[in-house]
Amino acid sequence: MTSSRVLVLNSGSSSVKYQLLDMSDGSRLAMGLVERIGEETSRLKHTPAGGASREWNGSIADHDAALKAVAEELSRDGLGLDSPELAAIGHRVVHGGKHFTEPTVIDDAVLAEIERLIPVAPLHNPANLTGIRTAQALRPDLPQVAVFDTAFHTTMPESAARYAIDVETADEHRIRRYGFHGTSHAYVSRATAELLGKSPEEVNVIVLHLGNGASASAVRGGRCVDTSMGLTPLEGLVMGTRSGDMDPAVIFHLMRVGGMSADEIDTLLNKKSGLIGLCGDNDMREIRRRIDEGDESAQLAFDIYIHRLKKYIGAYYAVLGRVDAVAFTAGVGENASPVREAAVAGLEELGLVVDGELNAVRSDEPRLISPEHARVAVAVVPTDEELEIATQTYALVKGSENLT
Ligand SMILES: Nc1ncnc2c1ncn2[C@@H]1O[C@H](COP(=O)(O)OP(=O)(O)O)[C@@H](O)[C@H]1O
Ligand SMILES: CC(=O)OP(=O)(O)O
Ligand SMILES: [Mg+2]
Repeated sequence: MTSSRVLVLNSGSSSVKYQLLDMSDGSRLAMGLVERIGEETSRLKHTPAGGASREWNGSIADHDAALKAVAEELSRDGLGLDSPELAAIGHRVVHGGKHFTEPTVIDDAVLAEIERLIPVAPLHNPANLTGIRTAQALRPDLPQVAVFDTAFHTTMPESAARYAIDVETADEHRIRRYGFHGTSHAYVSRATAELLGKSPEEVNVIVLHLGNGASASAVRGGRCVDTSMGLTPLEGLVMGTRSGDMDPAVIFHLMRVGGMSADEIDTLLNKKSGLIGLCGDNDMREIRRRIDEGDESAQLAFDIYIHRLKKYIGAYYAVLGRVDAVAFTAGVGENASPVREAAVAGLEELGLVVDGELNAVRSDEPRLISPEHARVAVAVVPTDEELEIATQTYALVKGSENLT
């Protein structure tokens, strides 16, 4: 039997998203999500292809338990991890540093490097590691592949990747801008070119990945030339719980005058800032609902979010010189039409216009929301990090099989 299935695990700080795909035809056999891992009540939602979703609420202490629960759900549909049809398991790994520019088969040295990078991705890399180790224990014979969030951004020129700090200090501590969500930026920039009927080499695209974590990228002819996240996923846009850009002196001030420790400030900026810090909610649906009721702090949080987003659109327009498309993606970008409308409002001089009717359409398909003949295409392009990870994983595993 030829094995053509790939299981993809996207382990976040408190969640695991997963998909089982058959790469012979790209079909999805099952997908699901474990949320609120480590909290009192966690939730597992599993959806087999063509079947009804099953939901389970209970305590799931950590990512190890989460993955075992996922394996059990898959077994109930006859899709267990013991299946000989499984060719590989693909893992999203958030921080790959400068070293990993391609998807990589995981061995002990790769695991050690992912572990070494924990200080610069404390919310993500530990969860990724647990996912990998549990998967290895369940199927030690299978290739496990790491697909790095940072890989797509390794093409950034030094002028964009370096901070303007003392070079020796930066080099000693490997301080540079790595960028994240690269799998999504790669997938969406390619899909945007396709939507325009062009090849990726022909187009310049600004991708706005607006999920709970959010980042922008400038993609020239298929290669990333700048992105908004930096050494860690804290820099850049206003996010659900992260501050994004800020004068770094705020940190010294909080230490010296506020008496806060480095760990406390880390938690403040990563988990208690952004939209949740500004108005108490990090879900854009809830923020829009409150704005409709006249809530002023929700309105201010929205305005700050949009102001930052607009600055990045302008900045990346300048970086690229010519822009063919601006693509909105991820939870907020795909669903929140008021965010898309507000982000490009007033940018007509740059050729950026959103058509109200097109913007209001709800769909899972890539689509244009700019009027016909607009100078710059504005698009909504749903991301599919799991499909992209599966595609890269399968190509790597089958490629190396053909060599042997
Ligand atoms: N219908 C919607 N309208 C507005 N915002 C939405 C909608 N659905 C999801 N979102 C936003 O998307 C966010 C989650 O995005 P997602 O890309 O799944 O994030 P992550 O991968 O970081 O968990 C939610 O926090 C919420 O703000
Ligand atoms: C890197 C990052 O911010 O990821 P996420 O949006 O999944 O938190
Ligand atoms: Mg995400």
